Amino acid sequence: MEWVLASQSPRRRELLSRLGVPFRIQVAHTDEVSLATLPEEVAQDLSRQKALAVREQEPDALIIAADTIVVLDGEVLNKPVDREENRGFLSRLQGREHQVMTGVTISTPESVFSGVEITRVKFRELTQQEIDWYVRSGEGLDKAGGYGIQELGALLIEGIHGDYFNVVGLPLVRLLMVSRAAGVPLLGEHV
Ligand SMILES: Cc1cn([C@H]2C[C@H](O)[C@@H](COP(=O)(O)OP(=O)(O)OP(=O)(O)O)O2)c(=O)[nH]c1=O
Repeated sequence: MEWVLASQSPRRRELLSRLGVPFRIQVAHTDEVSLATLPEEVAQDLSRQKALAVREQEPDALIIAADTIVVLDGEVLNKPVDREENRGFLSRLQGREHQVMTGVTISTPESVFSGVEITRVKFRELTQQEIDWYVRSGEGLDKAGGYGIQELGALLIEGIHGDYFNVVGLPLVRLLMVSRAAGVPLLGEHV
């Protein structure tokens, strides 16, 4: 059984590869705009949109899509548009706890299933110099909330509660659960 990963994210590609699941990549454009109100619904909705966009091209494929958002006090922080916004995000995140939510969707020829995973991430208190150093690295610009836990961003974080892989962009256990619910278990096991 071959899967289609509807993502251009190198992190997602790498995490899925680690499971030994055979897949290819196909991406279709979406606006990444959701009308949902709750952040956890937004994350699921956006992952669903990504999956459905690829489903239009390949209705018979088994498709995996995901969307990661950072939520601070109920407000969604997307990818920063520039370094200034990245600096602003980090100033707000420092010394505090926020939530990282990744919605995952699996589309099969019969139906579409979604789920969401939430991880709490606590930033340590950062000096202005530390924030400037991180922003200068440019690492946070293509990432939700403006940081990446898996690279230099590791140095900004005090601790996490929940699934680490969720923060990186693909909650592996949640994905397994959704694949089972969809009747196409990721590990090929019989359910
Ligand atoms: C918080 C955080 C986010 N991220 C990344 C995961 C996602 O790739 C990105 C959020 O943007 P997404 O819109 O979820 O994904 P994407 O645009 O990178 O890829 P695609 O839509 O093609 O699947 O932020 C990290 O890599 N590390 C982190 O610590």
